[in-house]
Amino acid sequence: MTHPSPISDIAMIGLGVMGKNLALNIADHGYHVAVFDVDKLKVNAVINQEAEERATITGGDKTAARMTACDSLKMVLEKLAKPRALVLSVPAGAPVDGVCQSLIEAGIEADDIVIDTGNSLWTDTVAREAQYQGQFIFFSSAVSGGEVGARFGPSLMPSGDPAAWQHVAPIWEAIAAKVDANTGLPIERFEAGNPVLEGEPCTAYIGPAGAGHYVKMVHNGIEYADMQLICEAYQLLKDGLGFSALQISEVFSTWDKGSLNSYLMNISAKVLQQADPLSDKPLVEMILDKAGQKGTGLWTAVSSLQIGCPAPTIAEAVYARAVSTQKPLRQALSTKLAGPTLASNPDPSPQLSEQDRQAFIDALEDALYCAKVCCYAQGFQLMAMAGAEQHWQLNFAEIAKIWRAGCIIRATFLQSITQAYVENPELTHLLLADSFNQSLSARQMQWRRTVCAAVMQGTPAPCITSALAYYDSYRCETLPANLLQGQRDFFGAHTFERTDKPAGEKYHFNWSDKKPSLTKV
Ligand SMILES: NC(=O)C1=CN([C@@H]2O[C@H](COP(=O)(O)OP(=O)(O)OC[C@H]3O[C@@H](n4cnc5c(N)ncnc54)[C@H](OP(=O)(O)O)[C@@H]3O)[C@@H](O)[C@H]2O)C=CC1
Ligand SMILES: O=C(CO)[C@H](O)[C@H](O)COP(=O)(O)O
Repeated sequence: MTHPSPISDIAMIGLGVMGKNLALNIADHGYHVAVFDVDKLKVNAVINQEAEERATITGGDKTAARMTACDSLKMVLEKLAKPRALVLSVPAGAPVDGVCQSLIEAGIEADDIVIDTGNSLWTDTVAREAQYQGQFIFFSSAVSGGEVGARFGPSLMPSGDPAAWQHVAPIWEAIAAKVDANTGLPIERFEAGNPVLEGEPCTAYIGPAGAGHYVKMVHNGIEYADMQLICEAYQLLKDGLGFSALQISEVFSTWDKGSLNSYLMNISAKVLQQADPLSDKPLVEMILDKAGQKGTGLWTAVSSLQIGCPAPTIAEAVYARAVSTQKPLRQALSTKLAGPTLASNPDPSPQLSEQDRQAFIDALEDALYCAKVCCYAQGFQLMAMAGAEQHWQLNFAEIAKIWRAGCIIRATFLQSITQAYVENPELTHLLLADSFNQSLSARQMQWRRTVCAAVMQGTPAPCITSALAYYDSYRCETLPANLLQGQRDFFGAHTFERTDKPAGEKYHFNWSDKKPSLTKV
């Protein structure tokens, strides 16, 4: 005799990398999950995995399973407690609207909640909340953490209707990554059926519709820059010191124990350690140097340009991926464009003493730290400017807190950012926090040494270099924009303000007239 499946607490629609693992994570916390995917094999796979894991935990109790397989969205709706909560984990863009439309056709009700966890464009989320009003509540919760994070504790960035958040919050707080409240360090346990229950959850209500996806977008922009910075360090060590992948892995592992400790540094060391199963070489050397992207870094760079918030390190990281994809052009130009090593110094590495090599590594460590602080400063300033424009009232201490564990950019360093915003919630720029401006001031000469070395050895380091230009731009009380304003006024009568007159008072100079004159406009 078969038992009728129980009423589910929540549904997961889309059982790919993220959806499957989020569903298993939710079930581990005692909730019953109805699962659906257009691909029935994925439904069966997650149902079987959950049943097996639950049976192992309960000593073979086959009735303990906490998932119900659904073969249609109508069945999903029938299996859910009301008001229904449905999580979408489908590719961003048209599939989100496709599922929403199908849910309307299947009979979703006005007080049901649809939670989009994909990397949707934040303006789409704002539009969707309005579009589906009256048919269901469109809520969003961006997720970071990849496959393992989704399974054992991601960072979750919910936004939208506050009443919907009240409904979703207990589940979200349960499944989110946890940090030790005193140290800010992640509490991690990667065991099915034995989730982390203690500690502060890495989730917090971010704000109205779109705010969570904007914050996640910036998270990914920072992620792009952080990854590119590590890649630049890899190339500098490889080309500058002639280090092998294993030697670089050791350097990264050492750095991971210090102020550069982060998930991305940790996994980079592991990637570099891996041998290729098909050859004797390190796997990293067999991976084609063409980077993919799905758009969130690009959106961050575009938003920074639209808002007028300088985020050059993030933009350079997007460009670096673009240059990487132009492999045929790089192949052609690699034999045509001269570099410093071709002229006078064919292989600088053997000439360096052990002491010089260590000095190079130490300078690079400081350079990476400084550039990393700058890319976070860019991301936080961008969120501040967008938040002000959209009236979101973002809480930056909370945002830094929920990035301390679970997400891809998790790093010890985020505790210092949290502290900076806890001490001064009105902080307008991260570099105004003394802890950061002092540590950058102390290390900036090392940063310059690295940039000089990169330039002189002809190794591209666009993020490390652009971050230094960013730092130096903010160090300048006076920039050459006075000349730029003169140029604009010369060719287009675009006017300028004067240093000795009140702000907002505009002047034009008749540069080309026979009798040049200054007029107040
Ligand atoms: N992978 C990651 O590390 C992260 C991803 N994200 C975001 O989360 C979302 C999901 O990502 P990910 O899990 O990697 O993607 P996947 O492609 O692995 O999974 C998406 C799943 O949704 C299914 N699907 C597509 N359309 C429908 C539909 N109409 N109804 C039901 N199921 C559907 C797909 O089936 P099929 O393959 O058969 O089309 C697939 O199984 C994306 O927006 C992504 O950007 C966010 C954070 C991290
Ligand atoms: O959101 C994420 C992590 O936070 C995803 O891993 C994201 O898809 C990575 O982006 P891209 O594919 O553009 O590198």
